[in-house]
Amino acid sequence: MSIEATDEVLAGLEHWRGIPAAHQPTWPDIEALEAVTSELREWPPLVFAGEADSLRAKMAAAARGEAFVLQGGDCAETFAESTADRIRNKIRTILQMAAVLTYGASVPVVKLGRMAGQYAKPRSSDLETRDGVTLPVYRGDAVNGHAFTAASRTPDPERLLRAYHHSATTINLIRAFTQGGYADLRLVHDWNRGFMSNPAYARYEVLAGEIDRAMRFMDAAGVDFDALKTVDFYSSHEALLLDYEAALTRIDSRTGDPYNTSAHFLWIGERTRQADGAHVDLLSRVRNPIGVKLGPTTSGDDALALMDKLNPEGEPGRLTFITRMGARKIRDVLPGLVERVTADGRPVTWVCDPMHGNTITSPSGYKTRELATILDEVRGFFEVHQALGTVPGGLHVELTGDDVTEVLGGSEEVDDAALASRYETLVDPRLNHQQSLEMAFDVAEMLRGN
Ligand SMILES: O=C[C@H](O)[C@H](O)COP(=O)(O)O
Ligand SMILES: C=C(OP(=O)(O)O)C(=O)O
Ligand SMILES: [Mn+2]
Repeated sequence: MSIEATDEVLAGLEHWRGIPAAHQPTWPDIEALEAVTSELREWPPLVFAGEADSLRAKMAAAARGEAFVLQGGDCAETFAESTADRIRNKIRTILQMAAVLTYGASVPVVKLGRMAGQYAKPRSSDLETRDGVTLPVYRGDAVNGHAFTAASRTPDPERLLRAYHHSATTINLIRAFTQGGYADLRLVHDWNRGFMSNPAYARYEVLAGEIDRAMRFMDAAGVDFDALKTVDFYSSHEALLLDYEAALTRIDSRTGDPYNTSAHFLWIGERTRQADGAHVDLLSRVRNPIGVKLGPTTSGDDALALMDKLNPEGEPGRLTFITRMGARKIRDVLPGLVERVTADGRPVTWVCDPMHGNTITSPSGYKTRELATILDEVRGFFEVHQALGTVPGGLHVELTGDDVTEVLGGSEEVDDAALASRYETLVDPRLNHQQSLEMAFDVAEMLRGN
């Protein structure tokens, strides 16, 4: 039997249209946009409501300290790079990190890709000027092209259809890799052994040796590794383009409740988190687990207003606060926020994004971040939660599985001169494969209280 949504629920899903929405593209042809969204409404969901429900339960476990969330992927996915190799490398990196963190945390790691839909970006400025020529800024492949020409930078709603297709092929490959044997723990462990064979990482030898012994113990004790071959791997992106997100919002026939079927987990960005804003309104009406980015200016009242809107009943796992304070501020700003939220009593899952508060311009002019500063914010996150007796529930990272040079530092040091050699991101700098694994070893030590 299929349960239909009530008229009130259906009307509610249109409510955001009456509220000004920040960071939406100026589409030149509204009729073309409407034609695209009507088409999208007819296309199949990319994820299923039941999967979003199981992720919600896992996010709830992370809030209680019974799991740890690892959310990672590009700042902005691109159509050109949604290739099998790039996707596989990202999945492999996240699985490698997860294996190390599982050992460090002694709890399951909830794996969430910033993948299969991360195609739209909020930007600081609407315009970009190069050599005296001013054009609209690049807003992600779902909106316009990165090439600096008027034609490419004009928002084109047909790109929403391409974003859907690239999301579908990406999630298809994610499902194939994570259900088809590629996630075999023995294989993942061997990849990490390869990483450790580089003398640059000698300082992680003790931890790596322990993991190795744990694997041999499991083997000797008769653990069925074949049964561990498949892992749950969820998709997520910033719910920014409301026309797209609304078109992928569907009624779950099991319950009559709306779900956003463009991804398992959606988050609201720092720039669009106004409690009375259109983004919060639309996401308040779907049942998926939801995140909100909280920057250093977030007040306790802001956080409580978001809880009132997005999780009034205090359902476990429904709401994640992804803090991105900056390494210099986190120890000052986070405690007050955590105390206010904790005093309220409704649960939230606390996740640390150590990327977005630590962006700098290098002397040679690249938008970059330093690995040491990123790790310092994660350390601050753990310190604050440990001091307050609350739970550091996870990590949110911009990373790639490739050997790019976008973030400074690491044991195989990337310096300012090296940034030019493989700086490929179109928006924010990502940890490369080695830096990501180094972070995992470092955070595993933090999780164990070292
Ligand atoms: O990913 C986050 C933001 O979209 C990004 O940092 C904005 O970058 P900008 O300040 O270059 O516009
Ligand atoms: C836009 C992003 O972050 P924030 O909203 O925290 O600035 C992002 O995660 O890429
Ligand atoms: Mn970013």
